[in-house]
Amino acid sequence: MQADKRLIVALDVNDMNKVCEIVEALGEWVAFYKVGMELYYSVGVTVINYLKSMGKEVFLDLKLHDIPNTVAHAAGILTGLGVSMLTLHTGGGPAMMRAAAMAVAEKAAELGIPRPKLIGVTVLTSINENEWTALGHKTPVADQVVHLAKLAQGAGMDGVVASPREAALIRRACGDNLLVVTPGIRPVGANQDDQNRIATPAAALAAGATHLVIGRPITAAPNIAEAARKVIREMAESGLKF
Ligand SMILES: O=C(O)c1cc(=O)[nH]c(=O)n1[C@@H]1O[C@H](COP(=O)(O)O)[C@@H](O)[C@H]1O
Repeated sequence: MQADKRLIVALDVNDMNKVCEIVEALGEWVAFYKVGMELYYSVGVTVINYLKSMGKEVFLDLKLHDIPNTVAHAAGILTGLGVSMLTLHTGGGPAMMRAAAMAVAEKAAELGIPRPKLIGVTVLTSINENEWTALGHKTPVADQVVHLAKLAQGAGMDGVVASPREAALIRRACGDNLLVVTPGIRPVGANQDDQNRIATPAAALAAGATHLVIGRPITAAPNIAEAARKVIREMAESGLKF
């Protein structure tokens, strides 16, 4: 059985024992893991090296957001870790994104390693329309997500993070070459938790997502392996491949 690399399991835990428990339970079914702030700030590069030693791909999600110079240097350093994907906030602006893209390309060339894909976070999937309005925005969330996706594409990002609710709009606006990474995935019957703009795995793929990021519906399930298998079956049955 070959793992479906469109599935990225988010390891939102804070110690290596829990990481090993999840990765061992999922075995060959999952080949791509996301390391976010909680885990990276807890154990650092240890987890990256562990996942690579297990033959897994790593999405390092530290959501860089600062002035261009700072983000470019940070992105260059993270490139040296040999991960497949890195995130930054599109809200940092086009100059920040362009500087990061250049730094990543230069560092990868210098080290002779593949360039990690740079993924721009648009509007967090936890934000609903009420919160969005409270933040002072006048246009609907979806319009802003599409606007940021176009900006990210123009600034050299390989993809964007958005909710599955906006995936189809992004596809229409940005074409087929942009990666559309969607968290906010909730299989039927799963807890919504703190996510607001959500959809099922099949609906996200049908809307044009290239990757599904799923954490708690799998990692907090009573049977982690069974929860993952259910998602993988749903993905396979959707039959769509971007
Ligand atoms: O960048 C992300 O990965 C991200 C962006 C976003 O808008 N929403 C979002 O949930 N995420 C991440 O995706 C994961 C979702 O986890 P669950 O809600 O447990 O499935 C978490 O690790 C979040 O940090």
